[in-house]
Amino acid sequence: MYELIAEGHFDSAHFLHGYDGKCENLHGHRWRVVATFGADSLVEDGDMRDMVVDFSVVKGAVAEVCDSLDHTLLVEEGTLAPATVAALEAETFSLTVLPFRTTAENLARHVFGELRAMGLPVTAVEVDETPNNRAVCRP
Ligand SMILES: Nc1nc2c(c(=O)[nH]1)N=C([C@H](O)[C@H](O)COP(=O)(O)OP(=O)(O)OP(=O)(O)O)CN2
Ligand SMILES: [Zn+2]
Repeated sequence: MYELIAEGHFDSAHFLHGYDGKCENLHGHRWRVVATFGADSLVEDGDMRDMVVDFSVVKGAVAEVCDSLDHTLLVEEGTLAPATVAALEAETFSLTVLPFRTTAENLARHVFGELRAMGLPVTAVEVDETPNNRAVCRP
């Protein structure tokens, strides 16, 4: 078994709707994303001979998913009043509305799904909310 590991990050804001504590308030994180890609064997010929996949491909894919979330307000769908969303957008703030609560667990699952949808052999995605708080999603 071979594994490649690619890392990225995004700096965004969020809040946990219905959370009993300070995380219900708007706050920010620098989320760190570490994605693992696996294969039982290496490519046999061509320009990717003896690779799982080119590092530049997995690095670029992780960066693409992180960039889609970077410097936006991550909002769980339905947790802000439509008038609030409209007001924020009128101020030209970028919102990313997601169909899930924006926990590290769900963000890890989201990134995993995006990488798999790109056809990459992703086996795990780790999302760190802080240097001490980490969630890992595996299929
Ligand atoms: N299992 C999970 N628990 C929590 C999540 C999560 O995604 N998964 N998220 C949060 C909040 O987003 C919060 O920002 C994290 O807060 P906290 O654990 O308090 O982290 P801090 O680094 O801010 O802690 P300090 O000790 O205050 O520095 C909560 N839980
Ligand atoms: Zn948080």
